Amino acid sequence: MGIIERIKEIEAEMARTQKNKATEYHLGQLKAKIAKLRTQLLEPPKGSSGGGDGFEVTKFGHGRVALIGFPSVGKSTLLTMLTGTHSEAASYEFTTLTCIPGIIHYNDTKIQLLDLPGIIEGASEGKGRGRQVIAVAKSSDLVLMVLDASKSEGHRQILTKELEAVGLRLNKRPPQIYFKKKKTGGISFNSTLPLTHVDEKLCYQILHEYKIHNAEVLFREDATVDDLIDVIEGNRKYIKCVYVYNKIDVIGIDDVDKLARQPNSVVISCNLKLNLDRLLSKMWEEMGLVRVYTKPQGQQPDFSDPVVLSARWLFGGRFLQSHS
Ligand SMILES: Nc1nc2c(ncn2[C@@H]2O[C@H](COP(=O)(O)OP(=O)(O)OP(=O)(O)O)[C@@H](O)[C@H]2O)c(=O)[nH]1
Ligand SMILES: [K+]
Ligand SMILES: [Mg+2]
Repeated sequence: MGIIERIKEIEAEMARTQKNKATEYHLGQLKAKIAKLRTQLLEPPKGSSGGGDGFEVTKFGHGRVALIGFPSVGKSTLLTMLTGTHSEAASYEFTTLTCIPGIIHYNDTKIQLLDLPGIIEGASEGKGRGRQVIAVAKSSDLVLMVLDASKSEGHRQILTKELEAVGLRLNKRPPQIYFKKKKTGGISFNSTLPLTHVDEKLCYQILHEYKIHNAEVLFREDATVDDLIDVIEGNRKYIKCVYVYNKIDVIGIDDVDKLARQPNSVVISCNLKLNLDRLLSKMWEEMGLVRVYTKPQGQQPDFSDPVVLSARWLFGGRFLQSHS
């Protein structure tokens, strides 16, 4: 049986299993099994060198943003509007077949914007170009999830699930769980607060599934089993995501208003050039870029040529420490 079939089988078993106190250990174990299989799925096939058919595009500028979405939601139209690089747009699905980079000039910085083929449900399992597209998303500093405002709200959930299946975590911070494998000493399990989702037994069972028998685990928040698995897997990528609802020209004002109120969302119309400024400023804000103007001693600062830094890094301490 292939990996995908095994995942499907376990998912079916999970769906059949009632959720209660008695089944929670078994369900936790099944979740860990799926996580392990999904990690296997991401490894390059045996005998291949690992690269080759991906969308290798050299990083450029101060940050990288990937356009992720179903076919024909307007990703290429948006790239053309924001960057001036032309990317073929048309009314049929899968117009774009590869990765097309463009550059956004904003606030004296250069941001690399990547147009990508549309992805569909099952992308994480290799449907279409899903896996290559997702690999590019993983290499980005920000994901713009482009959605068709006139289509089902369910699309956002489906895409999020596809991205989660390959270890992307959107708009989340890493779980506050300290985890360290050891050579000896068994498992030490502690928490700094009462836990409502995971107890010692469940934690042991998950670690057992990973054949980990010596480790230190310290919960610093009331985390879930999924969080624990994420920490053990250690390969998760935490990325910011802005939800971009395009084509608001074809829906009513009440619906536009509803979408605009969703968290982390921007509503736009490429056709009417509506709200693209707002999208750019939101993008900039979420990327956390900061301009620093250097000032040679005794001279005026050069406002035309800033050094651009990520605020996360800047305020992470190093800059402040070394300059205070
Ligand atoms: N009404 C409306 N149509 C739009 C808008 N933006 C793009 N479109 C149309 O939507 C269709 C698909 O646009 P594309 O830019 O090719 O979409 P895509 O997401 O790149 O599609 P794939 O590359 O096939 O995944 C085209 O016919 C566009 O003209 C918009 O704001 N409003
Ligand atoms: K299209
Ligand atoms: Mg396209």
